[in-house]
Amino acid sequence: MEQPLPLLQRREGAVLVLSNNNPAARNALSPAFYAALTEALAQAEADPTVGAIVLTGEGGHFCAGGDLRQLAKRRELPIEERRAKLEGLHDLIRTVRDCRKPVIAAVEGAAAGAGLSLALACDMLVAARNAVFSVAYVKVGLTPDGGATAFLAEFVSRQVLTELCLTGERISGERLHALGPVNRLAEPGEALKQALALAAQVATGPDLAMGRIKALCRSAYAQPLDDQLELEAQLMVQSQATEESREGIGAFLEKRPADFARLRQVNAAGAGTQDTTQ
Ligand SMILES: C/C=C/C(=O)SCCNC(=O)CCNC(=O)[C@H](O)C(C)(C)COP(=O)(O)OP(=O)(O)OC[C@H]1O[C@@H](n2cnc3c(N)ncnc32)[C@H](O)[C@@H]1OP(=O)(O)O
Repeated sequence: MEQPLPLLQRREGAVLVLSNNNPAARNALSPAFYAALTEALAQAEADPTVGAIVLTGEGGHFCAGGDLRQLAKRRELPIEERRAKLEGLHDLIRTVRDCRKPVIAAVEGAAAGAGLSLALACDMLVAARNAVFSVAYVKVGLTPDGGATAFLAEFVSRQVLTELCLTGERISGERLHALGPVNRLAEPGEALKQALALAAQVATGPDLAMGRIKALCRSAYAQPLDDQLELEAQLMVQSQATEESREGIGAFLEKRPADFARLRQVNAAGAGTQDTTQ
């Protein structure tokens, strides 16, 4: 019997929508999903017509984390093999975080365990008011992975981090929004629509500058001010010499909207889009 695709893909204008397709298990993760998402992000990075990516899940849930049926069998494996399988998830988390295009998570239903990590690895997060977020691992005798502790520590105190991890308590989209990382809180069933609207808003921006901006937003949480100032300086002087800034500044001075979409088309026609600044 033919296996269903682990990841569904469709375009909405300049926005690429990627949807985890394992709804019978609340979109629990699999190596096939890791491979498909990695491949889809690589293709999107190389395609100047993709302005933003929305990551979501089929069947009304984002992702229930690692597949517990598979994880139950892992105890039999040697530690090196268990480690190698985990690296598959961690490579995926790095790929999402390092993607040059903005990635927006659209969360309905559950985002638990590594599913929460995956949602928090994205650049922006749109959640339904009644979505269910949980660090989950403790409930099944495991410890957090996928960067869950690092991502949560970016916006909560050590005390709140510890409580969320030690209890595995389910918290709503509304509560997560109050804690900080939710860009848009949607009514139930509206998370994808709102994520698409946010994605469309950024998708027509300057492709190369946005990749550099993403790099800065990422490193802001990882390095001291002097190092961040140095990176800002390097990227700014590069940005000043681009067609994108010529168009952006020219448009401002001529009192017209900037046409970054045209530059994307030029790049798509083969003028080269590789940004070496990241
Ligand atoms: C390397 C990564 C490691 C980790 O991420 S470890 C942490 C793994 N994740 C979890 O521990 C979360 C487990 N799941 C849940 O807590 C709940 O589910 C949810 C909150 C996600 C959703 O709750 P509800 O809507 O009530 O659904 P339901 O009845 O519990 O599950 C529906 C079907 O989905 C399967 N399922 C859910 N999560 C997983 C999973 N993580 N791995 C494998 N299957 C899962 C169930 O078994 C069941 O299936 P059936 O209908 O056949 O009984």
